[in-house]
Amino acid sequence: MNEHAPASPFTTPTDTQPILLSAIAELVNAKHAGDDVAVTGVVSATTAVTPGTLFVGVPGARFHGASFADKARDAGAVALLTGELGADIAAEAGLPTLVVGDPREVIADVAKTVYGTEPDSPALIGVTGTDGKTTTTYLLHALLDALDIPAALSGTVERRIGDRSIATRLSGRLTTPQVDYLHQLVAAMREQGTEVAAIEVSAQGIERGRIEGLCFAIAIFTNLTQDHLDDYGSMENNFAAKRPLFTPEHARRGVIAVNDEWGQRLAAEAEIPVATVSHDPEIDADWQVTTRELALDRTEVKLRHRDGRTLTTSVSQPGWFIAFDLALAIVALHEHGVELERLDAALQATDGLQIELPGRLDVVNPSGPGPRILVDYGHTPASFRTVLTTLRRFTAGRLFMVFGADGDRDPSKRPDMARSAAIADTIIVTDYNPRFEDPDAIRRTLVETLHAEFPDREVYEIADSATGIAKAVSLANEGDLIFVGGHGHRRDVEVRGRLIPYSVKDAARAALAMHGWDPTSE
Ligand SMILES: CC(=O)N[C@H]1[C@@H](OP(=O)(O)OP(=O)(O)OC[C@H]2O[C@@H](n3ccc(=O)[nH]c3=O)[C@H](O)[C@@H]2O)O[C@H](CO)[C@@H](O)[C@@H]1O[C@H](C)C(=O)N[C@@H](C)C(=O)N[C@H](CCC(=O)O)C(=O)O
Ligand SMILES: Nc1ncnc2c1ncn2[C@@H]1O[C@H](COP(=O)(O)OP(=O)(O)OP(=O)(O)O)[C@@H](O)[C@H]1O
Repeated sequence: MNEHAPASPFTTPTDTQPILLSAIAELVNAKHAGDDVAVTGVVSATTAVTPGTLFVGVPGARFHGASFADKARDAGAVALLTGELGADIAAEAGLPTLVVGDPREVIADVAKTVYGTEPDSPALIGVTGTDGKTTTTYLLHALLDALDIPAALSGTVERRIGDRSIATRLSGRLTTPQVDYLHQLVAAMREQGTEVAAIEVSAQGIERGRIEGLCFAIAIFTNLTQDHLDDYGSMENNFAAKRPLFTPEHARRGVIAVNDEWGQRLAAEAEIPVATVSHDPEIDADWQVTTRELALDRTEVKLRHRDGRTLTTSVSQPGWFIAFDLALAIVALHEHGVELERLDAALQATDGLQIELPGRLDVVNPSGPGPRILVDYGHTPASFRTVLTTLRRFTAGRLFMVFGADGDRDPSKRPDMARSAAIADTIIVTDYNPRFEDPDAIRRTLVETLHAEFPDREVYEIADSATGIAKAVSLANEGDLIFVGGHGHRRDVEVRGRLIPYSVKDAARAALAMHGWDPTSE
């Protein structure tokens, strides 16, 4: 599977000052062999190479990056930075080379120097947490738009600067990109006039050095629930991976949701000033948030500061949690210096925040006819629970859940995913992204949990997701809701190392059409 993509010009700054290899050698204490060329960029993936870049060859789990030095050279790289082994591997490429002990350790410093990334240019708002990173970055971006502040965004779905965008699946695939790419992106944002950028910061990204050299103006924490236990071993380790974002090295101020014990701990342990936000009146916080789920396209949110100031608005999406994420976004911009009155005026001008979240509680057929189908990228037990509980309130009819579980990812969360799915009346278990696992075995865990613990639920096992959706549509009536958990915005599924095109929204539209409900959306 090729995870890399052609360099995208708008994410590459054009105004970087050329810097000599000898200056970089001095900066990182490297051995220098070959010509003293000038470089204008630094990247660790061949597909991001543009003419004039310094290619960094790092050893990875699958490849040694240095083995692609010739490819990088052909794409315009003018020099190589690597370790001793990398230099041997890349000898034939004939590039001027800097050799250091561990190239991963110096890459952030080099990127920062070459791209000239500085705090507040643009101001970065980083969002971390198990659920809600993507949602909160989109809410921030929409708020910035409403305020007429030039904005950018980077996360699981896309990298966006102004009105130009590249899908994340075409730009390294990572929610939080490699550190060289992130510095490059931030420099491109600066060059294109971005004032504030909303950046998803995954715990894996923090742990693997992808935010090194960057200091966020504001760091937001949404929540911590079970996910990636295969990676971390324990919630404690997952928490520990997120905590460094809330230190002076990486952020100046924090905005922390204290709804769960992890947020409360983080607020107590953070080494930067923080504003706390709570959805639970029993929990002490700087900002109390109350939400009212009015309709599938309107949720109200009221913020009250402990000093008595308030702001009331709404968002054009279902779910208290999205309204709560909006509260986090509002508090973050306020902490960044935007007056509450200005935020209030902008939100009033648009009658609340009007937003479309790609693949997040995305209604396929908002005006019908037929059962409404909603797709959502959430794939944790907690996100299933929150979303289904909300959807239950919006149907007098039956609630259907179509879902599967990831292969090669945290098998321990599967029984809990099934338990959350059991909030629905009818559950259809399908395949999701089996990767290298046996999909039958994944489904079996889900179905067995449902049969054992929820014997009165109607449960179907249908391997193919599109067929599972069609089954739900065949059983559903006008007034029922069908929730498809997992795929969201994704355009493919991963099976045995291959990416197979699949759009869950297209599958839902086809299923509706097949059963005589003509979808009217998009
Ligand atoms: C554990 C981890 O983070 N691994 C990432 C890491 O892999 P790696 O260091 O082993 O690299 P490798 O694939 O062996 O390649 C070695 C080097 O050769 C380079 N290369 C490779 C092939 C080529 O054709 N050209 C080329 O230049 C690569 O860019 C790399 O520099 O660098 C790769 C290139 O950037 C990533 O694709 C890979 O992400 C893996 C696949 C991944 O899934 N990571 C997950 C754990 C992750 O980080 N997820 C979080 C999100 C979680 C969430 O929000 O739920 C994220 O931020 O995305
Ligand atoms: N504050 C919140 N609390 C609980 N659930 C939330 C919250 N915000 C969003 N969600 C729900 O969690 C799921 C995932 O949301 P989102 O994609 O924004 O999270 P994420 O952190 O970006 O996840 P990922 O890293 O997997 O992309 C969705 O179902 C979303 O509606």
